[in-house]
Amino acid sequence: MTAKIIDGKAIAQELRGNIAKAAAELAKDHGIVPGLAVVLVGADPASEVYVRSKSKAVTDAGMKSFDHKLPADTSQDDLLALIKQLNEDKNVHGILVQLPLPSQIDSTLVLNSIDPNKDVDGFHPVNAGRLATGQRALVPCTPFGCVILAKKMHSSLSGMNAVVIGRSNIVGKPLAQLLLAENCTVTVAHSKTKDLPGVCREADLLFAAVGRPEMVKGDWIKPGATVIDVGINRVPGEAGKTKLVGDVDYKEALAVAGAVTPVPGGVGPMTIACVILNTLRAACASAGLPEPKV
Ligand SMILES: Nc1nc(=O)c2c([nH]1)NC[C@@H]1CN(c3ccc(C(=O)N[C@@H](CCC(=O)O)C(=O)O)cc3)C=[N+]21
Ligand SMILES: [Mg+2]
Repeated sequence: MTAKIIDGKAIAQELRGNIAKAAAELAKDHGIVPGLAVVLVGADPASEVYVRSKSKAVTDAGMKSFDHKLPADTSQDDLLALIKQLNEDKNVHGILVQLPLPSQIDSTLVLNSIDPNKDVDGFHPVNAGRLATGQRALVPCTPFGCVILAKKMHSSLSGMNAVVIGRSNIVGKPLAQLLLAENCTVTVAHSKTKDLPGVCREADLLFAAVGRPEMVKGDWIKPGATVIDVGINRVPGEAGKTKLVGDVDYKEALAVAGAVTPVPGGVGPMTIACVILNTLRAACASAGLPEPKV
């Protein structure tokens, strides 16, 4: 058996096209052009690449991109002052502060200072609480993308056994909430879980978000399961170069799973698409409009 490869890149492209159409309608019918402010502190090369691809996705969708690049030695007060200004700016519907932040800055304090209605990362406790209680929320982009991919494979997730490996605030916990809202039976596994391979083998839907290269082996996977690999690990490759691998042993997964996401080209592009989607959703909510259909 060889698994279907879930083409996250293509699914993200299609989603971005639909977001662009909805944004054009919002502009035509309501005169609103969604705007995303991305704040990058310091000059980490990986973060710069990522911020650039977000800005491009925003402008491709016909939205406005406001990039703020601050020096690595920016003070916490200066960053908080910028966020206050962005919170008050009517042209800014979404604010994203790229993580990680330099050590002189308290990340939690900074994230908590973002207006929850502009928090397109969905990291603010108000959004975590809205998600957990089934209210309209801005949902963290990586888990949002994971669930969209799972729903591409299965018309309904209801009653499925979902196992999430990883319990971070950014991926594992919000992903568990989203899957619960889809009526899955959800297990959140982590480093203290007993018999992790055995727990994983029960999963109809397996999500790996631990940050350990190729940890999930073929014999951890229930035959025919859908495997969504959230890991993006840079490891040594051929000829002194580096390569990207996920948290799943892709080759082994291909032989057992029903469907599996590749890395790169799986969850990563969906994360970017969902930042843009959340910007559109924030713009609609700010105008008192219903959820955009995309
Ligand atoms: N406030 C904040 N929000 C984030 O969502 C956030 C963040 N900070 N800090 C960094 C991480 C990382 N992240 C990625 C998103 C897409 C790809 C992506 O598109 N990856 C490509 C490969 C890119 C490559 O080749 O390096 C892929 O998987 O196909 C990667 C990484 C979002 N993050
Ligand atoms: Mg990927």
